[in-house]
Amino acid sequence: MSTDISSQSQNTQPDGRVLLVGCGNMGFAMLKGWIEQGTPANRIDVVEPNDDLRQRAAGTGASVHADVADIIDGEAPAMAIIAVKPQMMARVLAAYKPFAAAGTTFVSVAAGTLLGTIEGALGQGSAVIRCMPNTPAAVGKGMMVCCANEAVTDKARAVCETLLSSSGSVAFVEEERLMDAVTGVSGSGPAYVFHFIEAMAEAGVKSGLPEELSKELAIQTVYGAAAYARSSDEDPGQLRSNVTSPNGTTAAALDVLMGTGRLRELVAEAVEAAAERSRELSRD
Ligand SMILES: NC(=O)c1ccc[n+]([C@@H]2O[C@H](COP(=O)([O-])OP(=O)(O)OC[C@H]3O[C@@H](n4cnc5c(N)ncnc54)[C@H](OP(=O)(O)O)[C@@H]3O)[C@@H](O)[C@H]2O)c1
Ligand code: PRO
Repeated sequence: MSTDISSQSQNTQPDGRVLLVGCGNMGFAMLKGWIEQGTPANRIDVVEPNDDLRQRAAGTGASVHADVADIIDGEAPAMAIIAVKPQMMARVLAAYKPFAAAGTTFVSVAAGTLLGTIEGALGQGSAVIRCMPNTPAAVGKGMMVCCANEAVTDKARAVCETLLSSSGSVAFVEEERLMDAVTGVSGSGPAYVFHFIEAMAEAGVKSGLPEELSKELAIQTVYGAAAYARSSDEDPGQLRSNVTSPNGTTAAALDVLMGTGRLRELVAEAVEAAAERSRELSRD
């Protein structure tokens, strides 16, 4: 399988402007990541109809617009990132066809919307990259997995990688069908981890800890464990084993979490449910 993972910025900047269409939860997380990691705000345009969200985007220094009509007659951007709901994609893409014809590379983050569907809406031969990001992009710690169609040039792919790498790690997959499982693991994944943090914090309160302290312990433990797993040469199973003294406290807890049909099966079921929903969206 051709899967290329990189967390390094290449020295490849867009030749023109960058356009972000939709600046809600995911769009804003990416925008924040780009700007905080050094992409000049004066090279970014944002189209977002919601007044409050548009003002929030304006706070980053990017140029903001309420409607495509404000920009469509201007210079075509080098790259347009589309971050609207999957159900909005057909209508939104139709409005950006002139940019596709002028050579803009489109990057869609919509779950389940296929490369072929996007290319069909923009015009055959349009350059399209599907990307599944996640919201830790807001702090430069996202996981951005991409899949490009044949019209995407090597240069555009490199530019996309440079831009996205300011939001976190970037991987490219060649087989589009993998995007469903990617969505189940890293796209939706932050929600599972946030839920785990909630559950840990609530459990701490039940065991007698003050609420604020319990929340801090849960967050710092997940943060520290992830940072340690990221930097360690040992795999997560070994790191778990290193915490687990024979007949100790961790073993008592893991007997609960790892007993028959517990966390591992539950997580597999959750990831598959997300992947299946992604497949369903691609058939809508
Ligand atoms: N949230 C995540 O963690 C995540 C992760 C990976 C991928 N995604 C994908 O990212 C996309 C956006 O998700 P989200 O959670 O960010 O949704 P969201 O918070 O609802 O953001 C979408 C934004 O797009 C705006 N919009 C609607 N029509 C538009 C138009 N014609 N031009 C420009 N903007 C328009 C919406 O405004 P209104 O609300 O006024 O309609 C909204 O503010 C989805 O396709 C999703 O699958 C999300
Ligand atoms: N958020 C989007 C959803 O829930 C896509 C991945 C994360 O559909």
